[in-house]
Amino acid sequence: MRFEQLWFRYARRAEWTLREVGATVAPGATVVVLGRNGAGKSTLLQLAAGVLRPVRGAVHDRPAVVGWVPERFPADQPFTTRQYLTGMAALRGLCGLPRDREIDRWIERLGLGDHRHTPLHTLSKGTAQKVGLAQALLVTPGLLVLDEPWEGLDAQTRTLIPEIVAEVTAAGGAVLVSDHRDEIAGLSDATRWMVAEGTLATDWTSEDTEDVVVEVAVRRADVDRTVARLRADGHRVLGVREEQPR
Ligand SMILES: Nc1ncnc2c1ncn2[C@@H]1O[C@H](COP(=O)(O)OP(=O)(O)OP(=O)(O)O)[C@@H](O)[C@H]1O
Repeated sequence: MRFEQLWFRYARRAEWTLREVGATVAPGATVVVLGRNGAGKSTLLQLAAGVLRPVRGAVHDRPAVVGWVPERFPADQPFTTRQYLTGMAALRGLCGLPRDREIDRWIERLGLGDHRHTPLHTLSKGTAQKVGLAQALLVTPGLLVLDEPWEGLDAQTRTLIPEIVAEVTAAGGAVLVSDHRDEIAGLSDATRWMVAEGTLATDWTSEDTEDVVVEVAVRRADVDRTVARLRADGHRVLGVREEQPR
């Protein structure tokens, strides 16, 4: 799949969110899209998945089956887990026994067994995320797009993500996954892209991501807010300690 000179903005006179994005994703490749909050990772993934259309440029050779897992599953729908997955399977051309087998396989694998008949809107965020993951995998996708898939997932399901990514790529599918935290360790052989200042760098190397420790003193009243903000910006907070009296 190839991105040719993609430009995107959310409104006619708005600033460009992404400019001149050019890149190629080979079958079987895993690409981790890095960048701080608001950099444009989700926008890029939605352009890749075909959820958004570029204002200029084009996406060429997008695989026919795209599995799209948004950052937040749209749970406000009048279905139970099983009804929803049945509908999504039908949209993907699955029916009869093979459909039921695949649905049951993913329900079991993602630990959704107790939620088969639960209305989507009453699911916890993490459980709803799993339903979002399941629908994208009912048919092995030629392109799997995962937007911050670790958010809200329990530890056991988090460990499943690298496994699932490896299965999709082994079958020749490409995987694009965004990650603003340090969660990518489990993905082997992944290429890293960096979105910053509206542009995409595809030649990001591990040297660029080597960490440096910065010590910062903040007022006691600001600790929680500062820690939350640093995390939101993709930094790892290593600890909080009292300053030693001089
Ligand atoms: N539907 C929308 N309408 C208008 N602006 C939007 C919309 N979605 C995103 N934006 C803006 O586009 C920019 C890029 O957002 P995007 O969600 O792609 O970033 P991101 O890197 O995925 O961030 P995060 O890690 O927080 O998900 C941000 O300034 C955001 O506010």
